[in-house]
Amino acid sequence: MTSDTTEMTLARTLQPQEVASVLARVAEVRPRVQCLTNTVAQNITANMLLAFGAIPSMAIHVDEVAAMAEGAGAILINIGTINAESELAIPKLLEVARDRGKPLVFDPVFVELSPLRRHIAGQVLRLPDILVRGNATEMAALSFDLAAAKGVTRVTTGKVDRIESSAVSFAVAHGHPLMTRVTGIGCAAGALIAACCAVEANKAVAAAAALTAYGIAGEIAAERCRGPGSFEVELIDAVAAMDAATLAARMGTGR
Ligand SMILES: Nc1ncnc2c1ncn2[C@@H]1O[C@H](COP(=O)(O)OP(=O)(O)O)[C@@H](O)[C@H]1O
Ligand SMILES: Cc1ncsc1CCOP(=O)(O)O
Ligand SMILES: [Mg+2]
Repeated sequence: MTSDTTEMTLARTLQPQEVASVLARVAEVRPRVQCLTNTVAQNITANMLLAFGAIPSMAIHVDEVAAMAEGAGAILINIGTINAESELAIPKLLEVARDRGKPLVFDPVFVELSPLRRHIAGQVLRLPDILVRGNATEMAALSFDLAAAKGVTRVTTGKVDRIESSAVSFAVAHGHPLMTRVTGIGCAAGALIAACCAVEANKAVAAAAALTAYGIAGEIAAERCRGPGSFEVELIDAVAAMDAATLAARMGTGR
């Protein structure tokens, strides 16, 4: 038996009502997610948060990110288009996350490609109890840092999303290959996870709920679209329309 098979055997899948419960709390609380994200994904990230029932704030100025993060329900740091100013803003966000106990989601975009990104990822991973969401290449590049990080929740997205904390692991087998054909869809996933972390203390449960809803929305969008362009629009619509009945119907049958 390979280690991958072992992981799959042990990983749990959330029940539809568990996902619906997290989504209902997002709808009720309408958490604001302070997103320091990349210039490519800002728009889709903000729209996906709105569709999800959360509130985006996309502040990036080094002298105001801390103030913007203070009242937020969760913080997202995404290094996709890191520049000299956003590099300085990151420690300010880490400080707020630490001092106020705010959930922090880190997306190490393209960390495998540059020493600067590796360095920043190392700094972020020094903060305990963060959630890291990346694709398989990014998570593999960070495997040593992740192994050393305290209390980290690891979320590796792909055909099957794998969510691992020290206590629990989940697998989410929803989604559609078209989700890889539109830029920013992974980045927006991190924001939805952050919104769920604002209302669900168990970060692994929060991530599994967000990715289950997102993956099912992707399946619905793929049925309705004509290609990648209309897929993006349909995905936002399907996220906005997600409800308990859709979750129950789609999670019952699987893929
Ligand atoms: N082959 C696939 N089939 C179904 N869903 C996928 C596939 N690849 C990625 N996804 C979904 O697309 C979203 C973004 O994941 P991913 O493509 O890994 O991120 P990134 O865009 O950062 O590389 C996730 O919700 C994931 O479940
Ligand atoms: C193309 C690109 N280049 C720098 S950030 C970015 C967006 C990456 O978005 P995603 O990882 O969600 O596809
Ligand atoms: Mg990405």
